[in-house]
Amino acid sequence: MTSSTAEPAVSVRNVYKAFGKRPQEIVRQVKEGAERSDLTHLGTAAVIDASFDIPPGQIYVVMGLSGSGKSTLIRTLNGLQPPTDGVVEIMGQDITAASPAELRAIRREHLAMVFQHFALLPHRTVAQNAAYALEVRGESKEAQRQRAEEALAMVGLDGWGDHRPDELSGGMRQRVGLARALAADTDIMLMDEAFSALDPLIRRDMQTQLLELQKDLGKTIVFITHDLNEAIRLGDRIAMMKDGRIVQQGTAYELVTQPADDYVARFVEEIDPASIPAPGGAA
Ligand SMILES: Nc1ncnc2c1ncn2[C@@H]1O[C@H](COP(=O)(O)OP(=O)(O)OP(=O)(O)O)[C@@H](O)[C@H]1O
Repeated sequence: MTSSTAEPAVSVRNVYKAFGKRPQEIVRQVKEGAERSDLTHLGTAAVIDASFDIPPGQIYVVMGLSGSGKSTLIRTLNGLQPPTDGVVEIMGQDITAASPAELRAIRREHLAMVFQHFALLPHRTVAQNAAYALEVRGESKEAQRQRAEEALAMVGLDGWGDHRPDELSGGMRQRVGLARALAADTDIMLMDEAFSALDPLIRRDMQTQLLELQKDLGKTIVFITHDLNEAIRLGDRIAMMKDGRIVQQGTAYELVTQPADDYVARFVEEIDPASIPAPGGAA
């Protein structure tokens, strides 16, 4: 486990993201105490005052119901949707102040994304899909092939490199999505509902595989889910979102034993604290 005193891999400071014609005005009014529900005539306050640091090597899970702001929050981390207000730092670099060229470089070097619906290119082989980030970087065909094969082996898909995505099951396609992120060899992986489209047993296998890989690779992972059991299984820390706000963040044990409010308490009421690793204790 990486020391929590290390410089954060991801640092999010008072981030707001609003949609609509006048996003700045929405943020201004929210800061003055307006309720999100009173501002719908102006647009949507999708993320409100999010702050957290993720030390290198940790899995940080963002969880919450549909519409709570999870996807918007993760998109502020890779600059796909820049925050309306606040600062995001990736490996110490402020992406909110970066030029488009700097942002592209930060993304290329540090960030890989795994999506719910795989986002594979159908006319390319599995190996070409896995190597996509390396192709974009202009690496040699040989380097692409080698890294793709290594990454496919890591996710249990050795020998599948020459197949097309439509010859694979859903679980296998998601492994290709994961291999593509691993081949990119970035410090940080952003995973948006990455396992949510999979059948329960395959989903559990993927969680196990991710935890196994994580032991060796020590990536920093931001993992979005609406599934509490997945959050508990994967997260070193969990942020619970509601209506755009992070209402609590902590270890699974903290959320279950010391819920910050009734909302979190209701969310976690089915979970037996004895089933969760206590801080410093065994699983
Ligand atoms: N591009 C957009 N334009 C306008 N409103 C948006 C946009 N993207 C998201 N929203 C709104 O922001 C709020 C948060 O959406 P977001 O997709 O981040 O939530 P979520 O927790 O990821 O939900 P889900 O699990 O359904 O994906 C919602 O009210 C949504 O309608």
